[in-house]
Amino acid sequence: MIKQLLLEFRGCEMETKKQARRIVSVDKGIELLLLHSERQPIENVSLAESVGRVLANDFFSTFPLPSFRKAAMDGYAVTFSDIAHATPDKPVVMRVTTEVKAGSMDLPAGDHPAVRIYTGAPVYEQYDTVIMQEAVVASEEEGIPFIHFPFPSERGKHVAEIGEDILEDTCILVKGTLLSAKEIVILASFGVQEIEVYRKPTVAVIPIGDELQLPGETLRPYHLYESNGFMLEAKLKELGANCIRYAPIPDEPACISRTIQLALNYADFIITTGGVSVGKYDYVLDVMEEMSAEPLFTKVSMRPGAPTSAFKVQNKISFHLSGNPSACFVGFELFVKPKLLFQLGCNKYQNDKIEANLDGDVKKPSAYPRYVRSFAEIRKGTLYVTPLSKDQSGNIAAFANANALCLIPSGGNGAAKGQMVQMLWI
Ligand SMILES: Nc1nc2c(c(=O)[nH]1)N[C@H]1C(S)=C(S)[C@@H](COP(=O)(O)OP(=O)(O)OC[C@H]3O[C@@H](n4cnc5c(N)ncnc54)[C@H](O)[C@@H]3O)O[C@H]1N2
Ligand code: MOO
Repeated sequence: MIKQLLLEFRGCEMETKKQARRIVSVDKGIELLLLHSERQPIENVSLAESVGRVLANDFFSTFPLPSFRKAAMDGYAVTFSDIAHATPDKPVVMRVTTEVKAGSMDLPAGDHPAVRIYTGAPVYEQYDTVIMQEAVVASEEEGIPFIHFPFPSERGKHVAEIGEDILEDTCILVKGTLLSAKEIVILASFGVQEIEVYRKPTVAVIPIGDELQLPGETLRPYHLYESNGFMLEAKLKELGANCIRYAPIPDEPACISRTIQLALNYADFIITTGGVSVGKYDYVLDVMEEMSAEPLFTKVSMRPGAPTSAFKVQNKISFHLSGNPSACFVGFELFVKPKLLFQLGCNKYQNDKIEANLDGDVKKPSAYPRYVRSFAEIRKGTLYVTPLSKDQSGNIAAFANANALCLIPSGGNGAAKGQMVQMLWI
């Protein structure tokens, strides 16, 4: 009997401790995380492998582009002064016996007042203008080709000058740029083979819960398939990190502690999901305390995901996201993502909050600001955001059509259709 009471008391004590949590606003939480984050080391990767990576140094053009004067159209290269007086009644007629194509190295010997030229071909020094082939008339006299220029055109027309696109030694891509096809085409144009980028961090994802099973297993009664770990792995990979996702581990402090320690040995930071609330079997905060981890925050004034926590442990950050899928998602989006993007070296790592017109009522009052999975679209120039029904924290359905989180302010009775709210794309 006494033993039983003692056990119950111990349980209460644990819950009381967990309830005395370090609460922060979303902004304060992000600020604390960034304060404890560093950029990744730098490594070299081949240009072909650089997509999705973040540039670690400013990129300066190593030569001008174009690097030679070149034709922008298929036609004829001429000297403008030769055709300046041309009219349809008195066209300038020239003998054209030579052609220059892209990759041609030089002009054959001889007198060439005009040459046949093709797009991308060098416009040699003696010429300054290209006339499109559609604007001339070709004729032949005794087997010799002549071209009639009936219009004067403009000096320099259809000639791309050296450096007209990019001058030499110009900063074109700044450090911290996320490399996609449009940046890679620039680097490739300068013959770049390898580029310095920030190394991908490795993140460990540890789902916690006795009730969780892996795909492929037959679902036991009252169990469910582990889904948060897969979602987190997908998010991490989308953003450019490596991920080691663990199979779900049970609600046992020793196992949680062992797994976190194992992951801390190699991961740049870790994420657990589940077991972080105030219930008897939510051991994560106790384990972190036992590991002498420094809490950055252990509660956030938001819904879902109020129990979202973060620690500094062994000089690394550990995130502890709620088990409820939407709470886990919101915790990732609001906290893990900015920290990860900062660590990855991105210039832009904060989530953009934008104003949108709420296109549906959110009746639920909340003590904390609420991030509701929503669908946003522009209609007739106005951005509307529609909260998706069934947005309970544990529900999955709202993920199907969500492309935004809309932010319903705390207090009152939620928010009404037509009200302006903040939202972020997801
Ligand atoms: N007395 C109180 N109870 C709860 C509070 C509170 O303030 N006082 N907060 C509630 C809130 S809010 C949330 S959110 C949850 C968070 O609990 P945990 O983060 O400890 O998560 P669990 O209890 O482990 O799981 C919650 C729910 O999610 C399912 N789950 C867990 N992990 C996964 C996973 N990897 N994949 C899919 N689903 C998962 C789990 O089975 C539970 O159904 O606490 C409230 N309670
Ligand atoms: O914060 Mo909980 O995540 O509302 O369900």
